[in-house]
Amino acid sequence: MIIAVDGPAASGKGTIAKALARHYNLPHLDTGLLYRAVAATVKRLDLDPTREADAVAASDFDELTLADPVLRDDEIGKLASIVSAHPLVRAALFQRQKRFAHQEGGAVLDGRDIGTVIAPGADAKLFVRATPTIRARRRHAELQGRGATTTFDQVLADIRSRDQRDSSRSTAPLVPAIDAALLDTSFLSIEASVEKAIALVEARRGTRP
Ligand SMILES: Nc1ncnc2c1ncn2[C@@H]1O[C@H](COP(=O)(O)OP(=O)(O)OP(=O)(O)O)[C@@H](O)[C@H]1O
Ligand SMILES: Nc1ccn([C@@H]2O[C@H](COP(=O)(O)O)[C@@H](O)[C@H]2O)c(=O)n1
Repeated sequence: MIIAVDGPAASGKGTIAKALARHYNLPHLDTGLLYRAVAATVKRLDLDPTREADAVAASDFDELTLADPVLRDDEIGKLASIVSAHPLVRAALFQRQKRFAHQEGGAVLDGRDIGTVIAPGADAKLFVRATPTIRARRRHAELQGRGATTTFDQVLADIRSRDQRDSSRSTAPLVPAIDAALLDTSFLSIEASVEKAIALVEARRGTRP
């Protein structure tokens, strides 16, 4: 079974995708990490994230980069949303994600374009969302827990600009797949969100031949 989980920054899609992977005993891929690895490589090599050729060169990143905690930094998230708008960067990462999705037994992937581009034939598709303020509150608490000094207003501004950039790019924009089930986590606890996600996956599975 392939499960596609998409949604904007800090909507809770990663938390839900990991829980679904545990529940169904499937491998999980956080595809945002791939774009973050490109971004971190651009930064490390002092390349220009707005130049497609520079970002493509960084798409051939060292695999060890994926385990670097720096990928979780806010600045890298911002850079990731710049490099991910280049069509050739998306093309460079496409096969890897496609292969992961279509491995024997299936997989859970979370990102922005899983249900629309990477696995349009997924057995279940969820589009997770929450209001920008609630997402910023959650991300701000997470960053504070890691010792970051970013203010709530900075986090909210970053979330709004990432939403805008991710939704308006010409290639693989952040939009719900036409057959995705919408899951708004704004007023749900993590446990309630996961419970709802499992129920939605079960309902989608049940409707497939
Ligand atoms: N329903 C919820 N209630 C409260 N906090 C939540 C909920 N879901 C997720 N969180 C918290 O919000 C933060 C963001 O969640 P998560 O990392 O799953 O989002 P994401 O959409 O994968 O983010 P990103 O796009 O940046 O990878 C985390 O600290 C997580 O623990
Ligand atoms: N399938 C994807 C996943 C991510 N992106 C871009 O990467 C940025 C960081 O992603 P996180 O999920 O780790 O926040 C994100 O803002 C997107 O620009 C993407 O384009 N497609």
